Amino acid sequence: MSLPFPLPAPHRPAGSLAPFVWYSPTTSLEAQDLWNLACPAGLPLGDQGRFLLRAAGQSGARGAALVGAIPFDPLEAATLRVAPQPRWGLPRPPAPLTPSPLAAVRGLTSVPSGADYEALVARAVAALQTGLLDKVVLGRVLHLDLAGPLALAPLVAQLAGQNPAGYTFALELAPDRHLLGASPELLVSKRGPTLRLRPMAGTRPRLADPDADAAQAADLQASGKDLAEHALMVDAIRDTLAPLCRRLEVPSAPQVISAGTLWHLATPIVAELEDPACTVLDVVERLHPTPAVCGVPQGAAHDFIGTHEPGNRGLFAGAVGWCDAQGDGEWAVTIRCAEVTPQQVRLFAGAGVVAASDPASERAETAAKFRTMLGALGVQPGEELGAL
Ligand SMILES: C=C(O[C@H]1C=CC=C(C(=O)O)[C@@H]1O)C(=O)O
Repeated sequence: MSLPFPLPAPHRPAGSLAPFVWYSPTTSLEAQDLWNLACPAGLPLGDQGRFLLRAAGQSGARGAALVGAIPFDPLEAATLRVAPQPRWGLPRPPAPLTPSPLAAVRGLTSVPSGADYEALVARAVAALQTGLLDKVVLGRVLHLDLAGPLALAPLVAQLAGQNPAGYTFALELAPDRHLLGASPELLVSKRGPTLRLRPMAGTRPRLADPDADAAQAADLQASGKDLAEHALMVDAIRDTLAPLCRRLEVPSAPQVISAGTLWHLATPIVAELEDPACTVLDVVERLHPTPAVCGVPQGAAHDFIGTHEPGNRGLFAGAVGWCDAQGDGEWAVTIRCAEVTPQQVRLFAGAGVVAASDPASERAETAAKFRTMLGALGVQPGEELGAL
């Protein structure tokens, strides 16, 4: 394989978006230049990471990091790039004070439509009631047709400003195609031997009236349906981590946390890895896809999604993040996100379905989840654009 010489970063106009941007509660990372190095086919994710970091080091990029996105389907190829000169610790960009429409949106289409999504949830509920499945996460994609290209840097600033406790990211997939979003969900972070995770399942929309809003949070915390759905996920993650870890702390009950316009049930997990050679990408490979985006049992849920959801999720409901030369890093679940081209924005939202799910409520939940991105875009769905 021929390796690139370290080249100066290509010139980008002032104010344009860097090809990789990351703002988490603890880390910010920006890469002005990304290398797309070839990796032998068929390597497991962790080995791809080791190979690429070694190749970067051999090319002279000693402080390089890996950044990228992993698709929902673990059998599809990951997008992993070398950031030869990552810039750490930059301040978050100031968010524009009020979200203003960043581009004219000509039309909005949901695939499947809201009605078809309810029918899909009803079909899943029937399968869940037979006991074939315990939980399946069903998604839909919203297509926004644009009158002109979006200004991406202000959009990312808006997302970072509106979601200070979340994971705001932007990754250039091709010159005119970006994956970006503000995920509330930490799949896993690794610093030395310590892993931290904050899986989520269980949702209520937040409300403007403080009393009604507090009642939503209390309702979520007491909801047997949501607590059971959440417990399925935590049990699956505990089972995956246990063989890798010498210490594993899993709280017995979830917390209610605020994520922008939503309340979620979340369980903060801390663990200590047994094997010092294990990298964050090795752990991502074991964990993904968790029941926050797939279901329980994993294989049956994956099959149900593949058979019944129209279209392929691609990078939606995957994982996005970075890994440094020590194998440390942070990966978020790729939700509350969009793929953006100059002509179109595609947004993803999914909801966990269990035997007790109500199709109309799950549809409303996906509509509420779309609002993280729609709010940053300044887009108000309604009569003119069509309802969600
Ligand atoms: C799949 C999504 O959310 C996940 C994360 C938090 C709560 C979820 C839920 O309550 O269903 C989902 O599992 C999404 O935002 O598209």
